[in-house]
Amino acid sequence: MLTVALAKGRTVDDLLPLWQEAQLPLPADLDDTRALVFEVAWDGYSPIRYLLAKPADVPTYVSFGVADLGVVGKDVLLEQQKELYELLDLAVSKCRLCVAGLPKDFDRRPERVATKYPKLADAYFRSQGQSVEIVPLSGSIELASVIGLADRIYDLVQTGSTLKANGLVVYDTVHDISARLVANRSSYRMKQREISEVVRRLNEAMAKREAVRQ
Ligand SMILES: Nc1ncnc2c1ncn2[C@@H]1O[C@H](COP(=O)(O)OP(=O)(O)OP(=O)(O)O)[C@@H](O)[C@H]1O
Ligand SMILES: O=P(O)(O)OC[C@H]1O[C@H](OP(=O)(O)OP(=O)(O)O)[C@H](O)[C@@H]1O
Repeated sequence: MLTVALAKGRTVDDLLPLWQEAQLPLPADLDDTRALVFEVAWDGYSPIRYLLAKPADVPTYVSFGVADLGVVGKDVLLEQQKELYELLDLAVSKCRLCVAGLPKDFDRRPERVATKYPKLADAYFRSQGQSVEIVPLSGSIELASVIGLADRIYDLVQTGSTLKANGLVVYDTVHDISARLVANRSSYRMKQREISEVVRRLNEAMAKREAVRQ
């Protein structure tokens, strides 16, 4: 059995079309039930068991080895720094980790930074030689800036429409983000046949997408 932990929500929604194009087996009802574990047969290979987990928990399932593979955003991987192999950049769920704030605060020395990524935010401001107080929040980070809880936010930006709707602007772009395929280190050796087939098929599907784009 090959166990794959998928980050629920946006990541799995963006991933499924690519997974289908790669002709990797999927259950019919993955996105329309409340179930969290799905098993499917895979012709010529071990069956696949999919786990739907909270994004921030995917690296934990994979690093403990209860999942052999995981699909999760690079933002989560950078923040957690778990001992995993990153096998592929899947080029879906693309966005950027940015520092943002109100236009009027741009020239002020930063004091308080609201974020879902306290370690990354701390590392960024240290690298700028700035000592700030990090305010950890779990979502709707833009609110902290609008309401004056923080004079900077460190958060994901894709279209920029959430920033715009709240009167905020990007001050700096720190990391490009996308969903990644990760593997448990010992699974990578023990389940090499299945894992290299998953990687091969995903690479082929991504190459086809790239060819269509050009
Ligand atoms: N606006 C966006 N555009 C593209 N990708 C995004 C965007 N926001 C987040 N992502 C990516 O998708 C992943 C999951 O985002 P999502 O918003 O579903 O998770 P979440 O809010 O952390 O979930 P939860 O609060 O349920 O744990 C993020 O880790 C990031 O890699
Ligand atoms: O630039 P945009 O296209 O507007 O996307 C950016 C928004 O998307 C994410 O939030 P999400 O919708 O996941 O909600 P959350 O803040 O509750 O995590 C992110 O945290 C931003 O708020």
